[in-house]
Amino acid sequence: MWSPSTSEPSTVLSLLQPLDPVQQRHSARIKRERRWQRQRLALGLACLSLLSGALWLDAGGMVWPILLLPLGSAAVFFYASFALRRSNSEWEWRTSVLAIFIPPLFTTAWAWMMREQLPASSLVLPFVLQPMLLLLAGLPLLRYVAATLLNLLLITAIIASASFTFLPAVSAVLVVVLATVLGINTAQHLLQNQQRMLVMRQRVAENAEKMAERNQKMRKLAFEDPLTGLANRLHLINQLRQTLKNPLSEAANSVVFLIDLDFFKTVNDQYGHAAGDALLIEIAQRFKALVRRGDLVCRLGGDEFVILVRGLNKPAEIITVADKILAKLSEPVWYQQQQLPLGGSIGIAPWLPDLRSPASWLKSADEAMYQAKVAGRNRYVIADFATQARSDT
Ligand SMILES: Nc1nc2c(ncn2[C@@H]2O[C@H](COP(=O)(O)OP(=O)(O)OP(=O)(O)O)[C@@H](O)[C@H]2O)c(=O)[nH]1
Repeated sequence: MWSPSTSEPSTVLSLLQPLDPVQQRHSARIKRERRWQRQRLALGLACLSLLSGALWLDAGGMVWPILLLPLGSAAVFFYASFALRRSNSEWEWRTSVLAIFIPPLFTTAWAWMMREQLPASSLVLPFVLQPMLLLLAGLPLLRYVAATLLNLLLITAIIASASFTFLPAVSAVLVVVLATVLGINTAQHLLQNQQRMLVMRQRVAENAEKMAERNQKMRKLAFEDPLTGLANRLHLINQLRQTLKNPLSEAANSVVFLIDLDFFKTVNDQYGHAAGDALLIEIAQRFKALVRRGDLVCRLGGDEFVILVRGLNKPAEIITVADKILAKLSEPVWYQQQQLPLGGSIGIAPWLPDLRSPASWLKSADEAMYQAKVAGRNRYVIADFATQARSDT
């Protein structure tokens, strides 16, 4: 009959927000990591281009020495940047060892092939740029220094024994083997990362679904009476507040009917609490069947109900609704083959221009209901306009 509107008090809404600081921190960290990875990739590619360009100028037309160094460096860079992302210490150790030993091998092969026309600038390039790539890929500083020193030693050795022909052949074979291993490893990593991403996306979707369900449940708890399923006091106050804010024409034809069951305590005392509950549920069903779309049936608590009816322009219409409510209360209620006593007193409070708050509106309905009790119960009393205005001050 009712649904939680967008007009809940902000305090309640803030309770219902899916706030999960751990999740927020996690996604911020992932974003930061991705940004950093993109930057490293861009810098790495820039260094590679620089290296390739410089080698092209230096190599004097020889194609495969030109390709060997940048391609090898690229393989190391990509491999190291993927593998070092893993926190697994075994992986980090393996990656670091490969990252330290492979660049010197590339450099060695390259330096030997270029030994005839090796200018000083060519030595500086692999010496500086290649380890720099590793640093960008995430290699710790100490290992970067180790890689650099190894490079330096090997280049010096190559220059010193430029006539030693066995070294480039061994280097070339090793480079091919290692590049293959690296390629396979990188592909494995890419695949694993992709699978991890898929699993993570699935988990995020599941969490979002659970969160929506939890929100829905919390909304129900916050705005629904658990016994009857009717709107509760909080929701009614919300609606009354909205009504008071509405344009004059909409607010002016809204009327509060406050119904308090007569001698309900005796139902509990004579037939038991379960019988009392059954009667409350039955009354809730009857009231729900009575109202139109846009009206609101609510259980204030205990044996008190409120029906907020819209579109009642004339006193005669108010009386018609009150009679209908009394008629519903006069229908017999059966519980385990026993008829339960039932009746109710109704206080009616139509909207007034002086009304300032939901509380004062309910108060005048409550006063009128009390008058109906005093006058003999099972009847209605319409709040006296003067009293109603006074109660609002
Ligand atoms: N079964 C049941 N009883 C409830 C529930 N909530 C409140 N009550 C009982 O409802 C009764 C309300 O009694 P009152 O409204 O004070 O008194 P009454 O007997 O209706 O008398 P009048 O209102 O003066 O006609 C109390 O005995 C409460 O214990 C509920 O959820 N289930």
